Amino acid sequence: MEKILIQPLTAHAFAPFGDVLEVAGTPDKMINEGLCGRYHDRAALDFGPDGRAGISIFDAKPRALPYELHLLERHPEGSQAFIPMHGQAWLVIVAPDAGGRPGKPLAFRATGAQGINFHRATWHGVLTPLAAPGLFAVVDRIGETPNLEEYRLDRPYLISAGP
Ligand SMILES: NC(=O)N[C@@H](O)C(=O)O
Ligand code: NI
Repeated sequence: MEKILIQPLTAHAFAPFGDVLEVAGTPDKMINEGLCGRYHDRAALDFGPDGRAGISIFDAKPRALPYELHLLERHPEGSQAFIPMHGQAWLVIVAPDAGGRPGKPLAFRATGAQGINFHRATWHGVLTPLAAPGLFAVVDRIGETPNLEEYRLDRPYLISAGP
């Protein structure tokens, strides 16, 4: 099985796939009588012409490392944001598009203080906590038309923390 090494999640490395939601640098504005820094409008949300924004709560089973990656998916009609509600490190897997199927994946370790927003149609692994409770707020498209394309890999990858 080909091994994919997990790398730290950074806004720069994740930029081709989406946005990282984190406190970084100075706040865009100070609010609440100077007691709160607002990091304003940090994600490119997109729900398509016939969808709307929804917030759901996911309670996902933690996965162990090394993690066998068999499935990638994408949402052609909108973005999808995962915001941890547990303060633990978790795994984010993405892949470039290669002619309508996922290319070689990348794996990132997110801290419990980092959320992400997949841009529309970004190939990604499903929500992957690494510790319990796997609780996340999820902001994505609510609509009547299908918004999930899955791709089962012929050969799984092994997502690993080390060589
Ligand atoms: N299917 C669903 O709601 N969740 C997936 O999109 C996922 O990325 O976990
Ligand atoms: Ni998804």
